Amino acid sequence: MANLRVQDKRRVLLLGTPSYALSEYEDICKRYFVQSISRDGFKNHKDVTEAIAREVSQATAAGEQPYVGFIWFFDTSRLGPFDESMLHPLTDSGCRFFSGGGAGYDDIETQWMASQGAYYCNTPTAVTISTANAALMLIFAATRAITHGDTSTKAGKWRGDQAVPEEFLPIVPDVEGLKLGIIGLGAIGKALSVRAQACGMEVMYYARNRVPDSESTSATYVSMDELLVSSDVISVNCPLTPETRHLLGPVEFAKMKTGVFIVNTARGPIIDEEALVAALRSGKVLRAGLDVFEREPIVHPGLLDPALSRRVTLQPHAAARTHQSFMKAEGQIFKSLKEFMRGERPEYAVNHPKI
Ligand SMILES: O=CC(=O)O
Repeated sequence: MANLRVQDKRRVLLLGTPSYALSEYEDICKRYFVQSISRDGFKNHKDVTEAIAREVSQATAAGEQPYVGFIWFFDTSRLGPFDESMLHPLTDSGCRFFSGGGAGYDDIETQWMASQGAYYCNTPTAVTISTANAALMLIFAATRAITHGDTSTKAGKWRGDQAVPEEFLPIVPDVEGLKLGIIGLGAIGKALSVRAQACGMEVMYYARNRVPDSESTSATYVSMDELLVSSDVISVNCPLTPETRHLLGPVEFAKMKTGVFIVNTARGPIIDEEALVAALRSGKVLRAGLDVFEREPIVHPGLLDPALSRRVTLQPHAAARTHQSFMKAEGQIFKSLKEFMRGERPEYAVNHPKI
């Protein structure tokens, strides 16, 4: 590596610093001038937007070279959307590389970035195992009424009073032999399919594009209608796109078996939350395990209503928050940055900038 003077090094702006891929980070810091904005106390989009505007205007006033890359690592759903209103000071001054941790990029304006000549790189395989494991965990949580038992035990009520049906701990189904319908058989859906089959579940899937049988992990391809009608458990594992927004709404819930279990580790808006709450109230859906919500971090009040809350297990969009996923994601971000700096199209670029 040539021994560049600090002022000649290309500049990269980070939101926070990495915690896991530290040797890769050290290498990045040797190659480029790396500036980090502390994200301590940042709550939302406005905090990030203001910090970027401040940083870019200070750098410009000091006559420094513009930042060519911006990396934010994690918390896309909390701090995003990562959009034009937040990022334009960077693209206006020459930034052409963006990357954040995570597989989904529905709340990132990748097309706008491309129109500015900038790449967006996700971390496509970093969260596969953690998210599939979280989906499996929520399948167990929903089928085995984990929240119900946990609530009763902590309240000193043990299994509850048999005379109060909504409080009495139900006898639950074992997953062995249950039919699992997976919506979306990408990497996460496939990893879930393998795990669920190991637990004795019969797995079917629906996906917009049928997966070749050699790659379908022995999951049976069915139509969406057949999946809705036949599944005992439905797990959402597809990306959020205009086509998948409210993919499960009142019409779809009506087609499901009475007593179905619903799990979502993909994106909240794929399920019409109002319709899910109504289906829980009517008993159509017996229990649900949700890691994602329609208006994060706001949770639909119906899910918190004591009449329903024992029947739902809720997680704060935490499926990918494992040491291993963070390590892999940081490594993939730095790999993309280096490819971009070499003038290559990064392997994990999801858009096609005009260059
Ligand atoms: O939500 C997490 C991801 O998109 O990877």
